[in-house]
Amino acid sequence: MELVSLRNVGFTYAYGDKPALNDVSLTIEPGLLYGVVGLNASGKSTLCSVVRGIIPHFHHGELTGEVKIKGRDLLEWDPAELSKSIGYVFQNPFTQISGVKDTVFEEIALGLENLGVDREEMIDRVTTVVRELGLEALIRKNPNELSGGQRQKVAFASIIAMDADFIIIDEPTSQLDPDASEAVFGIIRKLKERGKSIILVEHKIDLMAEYADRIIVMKAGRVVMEGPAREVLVSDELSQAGVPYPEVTELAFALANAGKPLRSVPITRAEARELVSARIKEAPHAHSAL
Ligand SMILES: Nc1ncnc2c1ncn2[C@@H]1O[C@H](COP(=O)(O)OP(=O)(O)OP(=O)(O)O)[C@@H](O)[C@H]1O
Repeated sequence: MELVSLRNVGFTYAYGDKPALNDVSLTIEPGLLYGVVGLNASGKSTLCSVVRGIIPHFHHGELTGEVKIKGRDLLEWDPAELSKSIGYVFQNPFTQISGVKDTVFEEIALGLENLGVDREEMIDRVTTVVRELGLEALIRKNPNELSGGQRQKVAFASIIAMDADFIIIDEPTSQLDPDASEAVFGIIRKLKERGKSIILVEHKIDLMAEYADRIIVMKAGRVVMEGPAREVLVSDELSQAGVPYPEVTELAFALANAGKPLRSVPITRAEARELVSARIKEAPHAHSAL
Protein backbone atom coordinates (compact mmCIF):
# COMPACT_ATOMS: atom_id res chain seq x y z
CA MET A 1 0.00 0.00 0.00
CA GLU A 2 1.12 3.57 -0.63
CA LEU A 3 2.45 5.29 2.46
CA VAL A 4 1.19 8.70 1.43
CA SER A 5 -0.94 9.92 -1.42
CA LEU A 6 -1.74 13.51 -2.24
CA ARG A 7 -4.27 14.42 -4.89
CA ASN A 8 -4.60 17.99 -6.11
CA VAL A 9 -3.57 19.33 -2.73
CA GLY A 10 -3.50 23.06 -2.10
CA PHE A 11 -2.76 24.94 1.11
CA THR A 12 -2.81 28.62 1.99
CA TYR A 13 -1.71 29.63 5.51
CA ALA A 14 -4.25 31.56 7.56
CA TYR A 15 -2.15 34.72 7.18
CA GLY A 16 -0.61 33.83 3.82
CA ASP A 17 -1.26 35.96 0.75
CA LYS A 18 -0.70 33.13 -1.77
CA PRO A 19 -0.91 29.33 -1.74
CA ALA A 20 2.15 27.65 -0.15
CA LEU A 21 1.10 24.44 -1.94
CA ASN A 22 -0.62 24.48 -5.29
CA ASP A 23 -2.25 21.45 -6.97
CA VAL A 24 0.23 18.92 -5.60
CA SER A 25 -0.31 15.27 -6.57
CA LEU A 26 2.22 12.80 -5.26
CA THR A 27 2.64 9.22 -4.12
CA ILE A 28 5.15 8.11 -1.51
CA GLU A 29 5.97 4.40 -1.52
CA PRO A 30 7.27 2.67 1.62
CA GLY A 31 10.93 1.75 2.18
CA LEU A 32 12.41 4.53 0.04
CA LEU A 33 14.21 7.78 0.75
CA TYR A 34 12.53 10.72 -0.99
CA GLY A 35 14.61 13.88 -1.21
CA VAL A 36 12.73 17.18 -1.47
CA VAL A 37 14.56 20.03 -3.19
CA GLY A 38 13.63 23.54 -4.28
CA LEU A 39 14.47 27.17 -3.61
CA ASN A 40 13.63 28.86 -0.31
CA ALA A 41 9.87 29.34 0.13
CA SER A 42 9.05 26.80 -2.60
CA GLY A 43 6.86 24.83 -0.16
CA LYS A 44 9.15 22.01 1.05
CA SER A 45 8.45 22.42 4.78
CA THR A 46 4.75 22.98 4.09
CA LEU A 47 4.64 19.69 2.17
CA CYS A 48 6.27 17.94 5.17
CA SER A 49 3.79 19.57 7.55
CA VAL A 50 0.86 18.28 5.50
CA VAL A 51 2.23 14.74 5.36
CA ARG A 52 2.90 14.84 9.11
CA GLY A 53 -0.58 16.25 9.84
CA ILE A 54 0.76 19.44 11.47
CA ILE A 55 -1.34 20.99 8.70
CA PRO A 56 -4.28 21.25 9.23
CA HIS A 57 -4.20 20.09 12.88
CA PHE A 58 -1.85 22.81 14.22
CA HIS A 59 -1.09 25.30 11.44
CA HIS A 60 -4.37 26.68 10.29
CA GLY A 61 -5.32 27.70 6.79
CA GLU A 62 -7.23 26.44 3.80
CA LEU A 63 -6.40 22.85 2.80
CA THR A 64 -7.93 21.54 -0.41
CA GLY A 65 -7.64 18.23 -2.26
CA GLU A 66 -7.14 14.80 -0.73
CA VAL A 67 -4.36 13.61 1.58
CA LYS A 68 -4.13 9.96 2.61
CA ILE A 69 -1.61 8.63 5.11
CA LYS A 70 -1.28 4.84 5.27
CA GLY A 71 -4.57 4.58 3.38
CA ARG A 72 -6.53 6.76 5.80
CA ASP A 73 -7.70 10.31 5.10
CA LEU A 74 -5.58 12.86 6.99
CA LEU A 75 -8.68 14.43 8.53
CA GLU A 76 -9.64 11.08 10.08
CA TRP A 77 -6.30 10.67 11.87
CA ASP A 78 -6.04 11.53 15.54
CA PRO A 79 -3.08 14.00 15.66
CA ALA A 80 -1.51 12.22 18.68
CA GLU A 81 -1.69 8.88 16.91
CA LEU A 82 -0.14 10.38 13.80
CA SER A 83 2.73 11.85 15.81
CA LYS A 84 3.55 8.37 17.13
CA SER A 85 3.36 6.89 13.67
CA ILE A 86 5.58 9.44 11.90
CA GLY A 87 8.86 10.77 13.28
CA TYR A 88 9.52 14.40 12.39
CA VAL A 89 12.81 16.22 12.75
CA PHE A 90 11.92 19.90 12.40
CA GLN A 91 13.99 22.36 10.43
CA ASN A 92 14.34 24.61 13.45
CA PRO A 93 15.81 22.65 16.38
CA PHE A 94 14.72 25.42 18.75
CA THR A 95 11.10 24.45 18.01
CA GLN A 96 11.77 20.78 18.65
CA ILE A 97 13.36 20.90 22.11
CA SER A 98 10.52 20.47 24.60
CA GLY A 99 11.76 22.92 27.24
CA VAL A 100 10.31 20.70 29.98
CA LYS A 101 13.28 18.42 30.61
CA ASP A 102 16.43 19.19 32.63
CA THR A 103 18.91 16.98 30.83
CA VAL A 104 19.61 15.94 27.27
CA PHE A 105 19.18 12.30 28.28
CA GLU A 106 15.64 12.97 29.54
CA GLU A 107 14.90 15.09 26.48
CA ILE A 108 15.82 12.24 24.14
CA ALA A 109 13.74 9.86 26.28
CA LEU A 110 10.66 12.11 26.23
CA GLY A 111 9.18 10.73 23.02
CA LEU A 112 9.59 7.17 24.31
CA GLU A 113 7.95 8.17 27.59
CA ASN A 114 4.97 9.44 25.59
CA LEU A 115 4.87 6.17 23.67
CA GLY A 116 4.69 4.28 26.99
CA VAL A 117 7.94 2.38 26.43
CA ASP A 118 9.10 0.67 29.66
CA ARG A 119 12.00 2.17 31.59
CA GLU A 120 14.63 -0.46 30.88
CA GLU A 121 14.02 -0.43 27.14
CA MET A 122 13.90 3.37 27.19
CA ILE A 123 17.35 3.60 28.80
CA ASP A 124 18.66 1.03 26.37
CA ARG A 125 17.34 2.84 23.27
CA VAL A 126 18.51 6.28 24.44
CA THR A 127 21.96 4.95 25.30
CA THR A 128 22.27 3.36 21.85
CA VAL A 129 21.30 6.50 19.96
CA VAL A 130 23.55 8.66 22.17
CA ARG A 131 26.45 6.41 21.23
CA GLU A 132 25.52 6.36 17.53
CA LEU A 133 25.42 10.15 17.36
CA GLY A 134 28.41 10.69 19.67
CA LEU A 135 26.40 12.70 22.21
CA GLU A 136 27.98 11.21 25.36
CA ALA A 137 29.46 14.53 26.46
CA LEU A 138 26.06 16.25 26.34
CA ILE A 139 23.74 13.88 28.17
CA ARG A 140 23.84 15.65 31.54
CA LYS A 141 23.57 19.15 30.09
CA ASN A 142 20.43 21.26 30.14
CA PRO A 143 18.89 21.20 26.61
CA ASN A 144 18.29 24.94 26.83
CA GLU A 145 22.03 25.59 27.10
CA LEU A 146 22.95 23.81 23.87
CA SER A 147 24.20 25.45 20.69
CA GLY A 148 22.08 25.30 17.52
CA GLY A 149 24.10 22.40 16.12
CA GLN A 150 23.90 20.47 19.38
CA ARG A 151 20.15 21.01 19.57
CA GLN A 152 19.78 19.74 16.03
CA LYS A 153 21.61 16.54 16.94
CA VAL A 154 19.52 16.07 20.09
CA ALA A 155 16.31 16.62 18.11
CA PHE A 156 17.50 14.03 15.63
CA ALA A 157 18.41 11.60 18.42
CA SER A 158 14.93 11.88 19.97
CA ILE A 159 13.31 10.87 16.71
CA ILE A 160 15.69 8.00 16.02
CA ALA A 161 15.12 6.65 19.53
CA MET A 162 11.37 6.50 18.81
CA ASP A 163 12.10 4.11 15.96
CA ALA A 164 9.10 5.09 13.79
CA ASP A 165 8.95 3.28 10.46
CA PHE A 166 8.31 6.58 8.64
CA ILE A 167 10.49 9.61 9.32
CA ILE A 168 10.37 13.14 7.94
CA ILE A 169 13.62 15.05 8.27
CA ASP A 170 13.60 18.76 7.42
CA GLU A 171 17.12 20.11 6.77
CA PRO A 172 18.93 18.13 9.46
CA THR A 173 22.32 19.67 8.76
CA SER A 174 21.43 23.36 8.42
CA GLN A 175 23.17 24.17 11.72
CA LEU A 176 25.97 21.61 11.49
CA ASP A 177 29.61 21.75 10.38
CA PRO A 178 30.79 19.33 7.65
CA ASP A 179 31.93 16.63 10.11
CA ALA A 180 28.68 16.69 12.07
CA SER A 181 26.74 16.67 8.76
CA GLU A 182 28.60 13.53 7.72
CA ALA A 183 27.73 11.93 11.06
CA VAL A 184 24.05 12.75 10.62
CA PHE A 185 24.05 11.36 7.10
CA GLY A 186 25.75 8.23 8.44
CA ILE A 187 22.70 7.79 10.66
CA ILE A 188 20.35 8.45 7.75
CA ARG A 189 22.17 5.73 5.82
CA LYS A 190 21.58 3.30 8.69
CA LEU A 191 17.89 4.23 8.86
CA LYS A 192 17.68 3.49 5.15
CA GLU A 193 19.38 0.16 5.59
CA ARG A 194 16.83 -0.69 8.27
CA GLY A 195 14.11 -0.23 5.65
CA LYS A 196 12.65 3.01 7.04
CA SER A 197 10.60 5.23 4.78
CA ILE A 198 12.14 8.69 4.78
CA ILE A 199 11.27 12.11 3.42
CA LEU A 200 14.33 14.35 3.60
CA VAL A 201 14.50 18.06 2.84
CA GLU A 202 18.11 19.05 2.20
CA HIS A 203 19.77 21.85 0.24
CA LYS A 204 23.10 20.04 -0.12
CA ILE A 205 22.48 18.44 -3.49
CA ASP A 206 25.63 16.27 -3.44
CA LEU A 207 24.36 14.56 -0.30
CA MET A 208 20.97 14.07 -1.95
CA ALA A 209 22.67 12.41 -4.92
CA GLU A 210 24.41 10.05 -2.54
CA TYR A 211 21.38 9.04 -0.45
CA ALA A 212 18.05 9.67 -2.16
CA ASP A 213 16.20 6.97 -4.11
CA ARG A 214 13.75 9.46 -5.55
CA ILE A 215 13.67 13.24 -5.73
CA ILE A 216 10.74 15.64 -5.51
CA VAL A 217 11.43 19.05 -7.09
CA MET A 218 9.36 21.98 -5.87
CA LYS A 219 8.91 25.41 -7.35
CA ALA A 220 6.53 28.09 -6.09
CA GLY A 221 4.33 25.60 -4.23
CA ARG A 222 4.14 23.08 -7.07
CA VAL A 223 5.82 19.73 -7.60
CA VAL A 224 7.48 20.21 -10.98
CA MET A 225 9.10 16.77 -11.13
CA GLU A 226 9.21 13.54 -9.13
CA GLY A 227 11.22 10.50 -10.12
CA PRO A 228 14.35 8.38 -9.60
CA ALA A 229 17.31 10.47 -8.34
CA ARG A 230 19.33 9.42 -11.38
CA GLU A 231 16.79 10.98 -13.76
CA VAL A 232 15.83 14.04 -11.77
CA LEU A 233 19.34 15.17 -10.85
CA VAL A 234 20.41 15.48 -14.49
CA SER A 235 17.13 16.98 -15.70
CA ASP A 236 16.33 20.43 -17.11
CA GLU A 237 13.46 20.69 -14.62
CA LEU A 238 15.94 20.70 -11.74
CA SER A 239 17.83 23.71 -12.99
CA GLN A 240 14.61 25.46 -14.10
CA ALA A 241 13.51 25.17 -10.46
CA GLY A 242 16.70 27.02 -9.48
CA VAL A 243 18.35 23.97 -7.91
CA PRO A 244 22.03 23.35 -8.70
CA TYR A 245 23.20 20.08 -10.23
CA PRO A 246 25.51 17.84 -8.20
CA GLU A 247 29.13 18.95 -8.58
CA VAL A 248 30.16 15.96 -10.72
CA THR A 249 27.07 16.33 -12.91
CA GLU A 250 28.00 19.94 -13.56
CA LEU A 251 31.52 18.85 -14.52
CA ALA A 252 30.17 16.17 -16.86
CA PHE A 253 27.98 18.78 -18.59
CA ALA A 254 31.04 21.03 -18.97
CA LEU A 255 32.97 18.16 -20.58
CA ALA A 256 30.06 17.46 -22.94
CA ASN A 257 29.94 21.15 -23.90
CA ALA A 258 33.66 20.99 -24.65
CA GLY A 259 32.95 18.12 -27.06
CA LYS A 260 34.26 15.42 -24.70
CA PRO A 261 31.17 13.80 -23.18
CA LEU A 262 31.51 10.96 -20.69
CA ARG A 263 29.67 7.74 -21.50
CA SER A 264 26.91 8.70 -19.10
CA VAL A 265 26.26 11.58 -16.73
CA PRO A 266 27.32 10.81 -13.13
CA ILE A 267 25.50 12.10 -10.05
CA THR A 268 27.93 10.84 -7.39
CA ARG A 269 31.70 11.06 -7.00
CA ALA A 270 32.05 7.28 -7.12
CA GLU A 271 30.29 7.13 -10.50
CA ALA A 272 32.37 10.03 -11.81
CA ARG A 273 35.60 8.28 -10.77
CA GLU A 274 34.57 5.13 -12.64
CA LEU A 275 33.57 7.00 -15.80
CA VAL A 276 36.75 9.06 -15.83
CA SER A 277 39.01 6.07 -15.27
CA ALA A 278 37.19 4.16 -18.04
CA ARG A 279 37.78 7.16 -20.33
CA ILE A 280 41.47 7.28 -19.46
CA LYS A 281 41.86 3.55 -20.21
CA GLU A 282 40.08 3.92 -23.57
CA ALA A 283 42.07 6.97 -24.69
CA PRO A 284 45.25 6.35 -26.67
CA HIS A 285 46.91 9.36 -25.02
CA ALA A 286 45.86 9.55 -21.41
CA HIS A 287 46.64 13.26 -21.08
CA SER A 288 44.20 14.18 -23.86
CA ALA A 289 41.36 12.04 -22.53
CA LEU A 290 39.68 14.85 -20.67
N1 LIG B 1 3.23 29.92 9.32
C1 LIG B 1 3.16 30.53 8.13
N2 LIG B 1 2.26 31.51 7.90
C2 LIG B 1 2.17 32.14 6.69
N3 LIG B 1 2.94 31.81 5.63
C3 LIG B 1 3.85 30.85 5.80
C4 LIG B 1 4.02 30.15 7.06
N4 LIG B 1 5.01 29.22 6.90
C5 LIG B 1 5.43 29.34 5.61
N5 LIG B 1 4.74 30.30 4.95
C6 LIG B 1 4.91 30.68 3.54
O1 LIG B 1 4.64 29.56 2.74
C7 LIG B 1 5.53 29.51 1.61
C8 LIG B 1 6.28 28.18 1.61
O2 LIG B 1 7.13 28.12 2.76
P1 LIG B 1 7.92 26.82 3.18
O3 LIG B 1 8.53 27.11 4.52
O4 LIG B 1 7.06 25.64 3.05
O5 LIG B 1 9.08 26.78 2.06
P2 LIG B 1 10.45 25.98 2.06
O6 LIG B 1 10.65 25.53 0.66
O7 LIG B 1 10.46 24.95 3.14
O8 LIG B 1 11.50 27.13 2.38
P3 LIG B 1 12.94 27.04 3.12
O9 LIG B 1 13.87 26.32 2.19
O10 LIG B 1 13.32 28.48 3.28
O11 LIG B 1 12.74 26.34 4.42
C9 LIG B 1 6.46 30.73 1.75
O12 LIG B 1 5.94 31.76 0.94
C10 LIG B 1 6.34 31.08 3.23
O13 LIG B 1 6.53 32.46 3.43
